[in-house]
Amino acid sequence: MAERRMLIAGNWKMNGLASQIAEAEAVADTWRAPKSEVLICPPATLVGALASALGGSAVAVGGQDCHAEPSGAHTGDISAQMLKDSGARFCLTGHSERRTDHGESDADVQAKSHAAQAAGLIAVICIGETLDEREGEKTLDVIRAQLAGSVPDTATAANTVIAYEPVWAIGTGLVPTIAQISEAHDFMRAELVARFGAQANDMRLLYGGSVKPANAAEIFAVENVDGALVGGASLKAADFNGIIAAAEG
Ligand SMILES: O=C(CO)COP(=O)(O)O
Repeated sequence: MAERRMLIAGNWKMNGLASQIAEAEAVADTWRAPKSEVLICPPATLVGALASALGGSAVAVGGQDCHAEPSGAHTGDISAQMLKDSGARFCLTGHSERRTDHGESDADVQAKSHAAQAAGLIAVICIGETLDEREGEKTLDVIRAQLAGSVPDTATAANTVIAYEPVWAIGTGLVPTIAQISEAHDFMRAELVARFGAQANDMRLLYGGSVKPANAAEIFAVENVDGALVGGASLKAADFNGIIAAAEG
């Protein structure tokens, strides 16, 4: 079986002023040499400061979004190269809040993911169905289409992570059953292996949506779950540490 290093990623979303850096430092102080990889994606305003504060620690820093172009006349946007230059190693792409708030299509997400890879970042490509799609039994169709449309041909196990985040589970306290998570992750693995071959067995598949210290261990026990993308519970070191502890076993 493939050996995939667990990745526990925090997405701070549009939260965090400079004072929030102390929470990330408290995470880094707790985990000096974890088995898992630990990542925090702060708002763009904190990427540089966080990368400096966490330099030499086991906690990596990532962006939450990037533009598809490396530079140019795009006021207010940030390129993958800029994130890399600020000390980021990862970049989220296609988060459902970007798809909803900014109308990002699968094609947009694919272009951004490619830009992240080209800049030397690991793209964490987010997909997931809405409640309507889940109730309409369209979940696997949505996953198939989003993987096909959002993941660039350049994806490898080294430059790409997939995050499955059912939209209805984000920030709601609702979590799919273990059977539902397992079905989605097994399906993603099969789709990726069909497209990319055996190397896709090494690609990490994260679950995201209301992950907490109390439910993390049973989610991490699912065979094709290789970590978590955590929103609310990543803002407090005590909560995020509890989730990392569940992965460390
Ligand atoms: O959207 C998420 C992470 O990207 C999940 O958010 P919550 O953990 O707050 O549900």
